[in-house]
Amino acid sequence: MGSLHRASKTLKSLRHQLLLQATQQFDSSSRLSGSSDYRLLLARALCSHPRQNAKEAVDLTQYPPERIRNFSIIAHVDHGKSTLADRLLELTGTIKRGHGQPQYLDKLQVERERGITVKAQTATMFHNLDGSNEPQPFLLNLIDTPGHVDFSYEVSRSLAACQGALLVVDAAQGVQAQTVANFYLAFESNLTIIPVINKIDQPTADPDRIKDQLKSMFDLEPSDCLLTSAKTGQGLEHVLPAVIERIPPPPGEGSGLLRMLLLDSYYDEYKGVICHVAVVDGMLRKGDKISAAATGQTYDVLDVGFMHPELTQTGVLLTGQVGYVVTGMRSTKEARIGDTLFHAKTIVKPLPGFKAARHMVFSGLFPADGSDFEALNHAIERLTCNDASVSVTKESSTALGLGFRCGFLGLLHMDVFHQRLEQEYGTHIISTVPTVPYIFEYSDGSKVEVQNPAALPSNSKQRVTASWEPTVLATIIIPSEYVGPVITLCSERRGQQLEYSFIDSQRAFMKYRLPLREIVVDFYNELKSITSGYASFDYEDSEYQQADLVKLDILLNGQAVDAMATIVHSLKAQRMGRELVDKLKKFIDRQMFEIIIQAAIGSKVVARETISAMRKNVLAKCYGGDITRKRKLLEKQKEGKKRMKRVGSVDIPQEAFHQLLKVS
Ligand SMILES: Nc1nc2c(ncn2[C@@H]2O[C@H](COP(=O)(O)OP(=O)(O)OP(=O)(O)O)[C@@H](O)[C@H]2O)c(=O)[nH]1
Repeated sequence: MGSLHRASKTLKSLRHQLLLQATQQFDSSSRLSGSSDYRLLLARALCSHPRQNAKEAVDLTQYPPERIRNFSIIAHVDHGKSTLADRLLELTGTIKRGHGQPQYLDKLQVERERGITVKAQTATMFHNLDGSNEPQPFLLNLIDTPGHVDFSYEVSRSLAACQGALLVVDAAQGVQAQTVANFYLAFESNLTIIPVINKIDQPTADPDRIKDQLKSMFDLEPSDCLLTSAKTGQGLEHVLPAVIERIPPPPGEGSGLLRMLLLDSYYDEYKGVICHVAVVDGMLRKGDKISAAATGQTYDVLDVGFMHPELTQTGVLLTGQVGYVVTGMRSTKEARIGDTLFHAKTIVKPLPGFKAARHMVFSGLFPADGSDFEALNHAIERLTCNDASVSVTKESSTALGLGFRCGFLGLLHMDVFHQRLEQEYGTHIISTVPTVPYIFEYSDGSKVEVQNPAALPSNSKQRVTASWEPTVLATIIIPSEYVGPVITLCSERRGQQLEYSFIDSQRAFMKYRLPLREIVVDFYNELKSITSGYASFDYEDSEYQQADLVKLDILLNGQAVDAMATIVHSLKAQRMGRELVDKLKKFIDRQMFEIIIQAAIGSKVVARETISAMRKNVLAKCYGGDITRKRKLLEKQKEGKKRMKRVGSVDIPQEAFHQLLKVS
């Protein structure tokens, strides 16, 4: 008895010492000045988390649904979701990182460079309520989601695995357009919403005003709002208790037949296809045989586990748990997002799944050097394994050779895809002007969706009987003094005002129907510039509307360049033709003959420029005998030629194609 008592005393003093050390370590590694409760919790996490006590396997069978909470963090872009997620992971000892480190859950290089979240990430943590003497902590699955409108598909997918959401709102900026969009996504999914007013450390923070906004716009009670600073740590100690107390445990039948929702998938060099799943009913074990409802394929479960936050094997996943499964799937194309996975040879009702992602913009991707087609093919195949929301079909262009027509969720998505192709696979690409999917009706009554302007015959006016363009429902929130310029911008972009009200005395809320074509290029930048950066903007896809659309061709010395064709509203054709021709004149070098650049609708030329001829001899200044110098210059010229695309006899530099992307 005595020795037991001594051992327990030694343990206690060791624990106390660790706690002290951890507090000191934490104080010196960070300059957080948050509340002492938060610091104590953090220090405790540093020395008492299961991960510190050797990396013993976690027994998930100890976590029935009532000890599980699945929640998401949703917010307008930059309101602090990823920072808050990181702080919660630190607080629970799931990760050990100091202040100022790159955000843990933003893993992609583009995410870190651009400071945005592109992919939703899941992390599991363990936490017990303070003062609770329960033997097991709660298992909390946190899903960090992207804030940008292009990735709202990721948000709705993540919400399907959750019963609650932290709605994070910046204490100075207040409710913004994506706050509204994300609130409704969560509300329509019947989630418990916990409002979190973040960044209260800012000098301009005004939490009371934000509480009023949340009450008037979403009927969220001021007393339910948590006040936090993910930067200083203030108020963070209240977040997880609120998650545990307010969010209900996942429903589902523990003893029922297995049903899992396939949330996401990606390709891993070593493990192959890794599927993220939420177990809705039943239990999954390593070695089980499972089938996929959509494809009817059956697989062996080779590995099962959860994200803690790295993949951690558990051999089992139970009802309500979120984790990963490795099967023999060879390609992520077999893993249909939203599909139901179940035990082979059982009969279950498939889960509702998700609405398919809609591609908002299409563009052609071509290798900058035609001989790199195979390399680009390989890179696109690999990248789409990890980003199934891009659609890809092969395309051939007279100007650019063999390439691909890709569909994206928006312009940022397209940009990120390009950047990842270059950064992760070292490819150099030429991308054609983005277009939206139009619908054309021909005189024989047939209707086709046109994703590539080149596919529309140039004399289409004779054959096309009607055309439709996609529209969006846009939400715009701005300080009241900018209402006038924003209304002007929206009407220039052929917008139709649907709603106009005030959130409070300082901010106006507007809803517009806008043609998608009018917002894909440069709308957001212009909106930001006329509102000194204060506007926030979000949109959701809406129906098609009839529009008078024409194909605008670009001709070089009389020859149409298929990769430069665009479809535009007839009212804008002339202006756009002029802009394109001017841009090209700037970026095409003078060559040994005259170049005539024209923009034309059918046979009618709407803009024209000429680049006069010039004889260019790179060796002209190189008289004399230095052969190595001559060779160097010729090599350099050859390199330059590689970066050119020849259309007929005209060489077009890559830059000219890039510049055309910026014409609206
Ligand atoms: N002052 C202050 N800054 C904060 C706080 N929380 C986050 N930030 C900063 O706000 C910026 C945006 O934070 P993120 O966590 O990346 O925001 P996000 O909502 O995840 O952004 P997206 O992933 O792009 O949607 C970063 O510079 C953070 O350091 C806070 O509580 N106070």
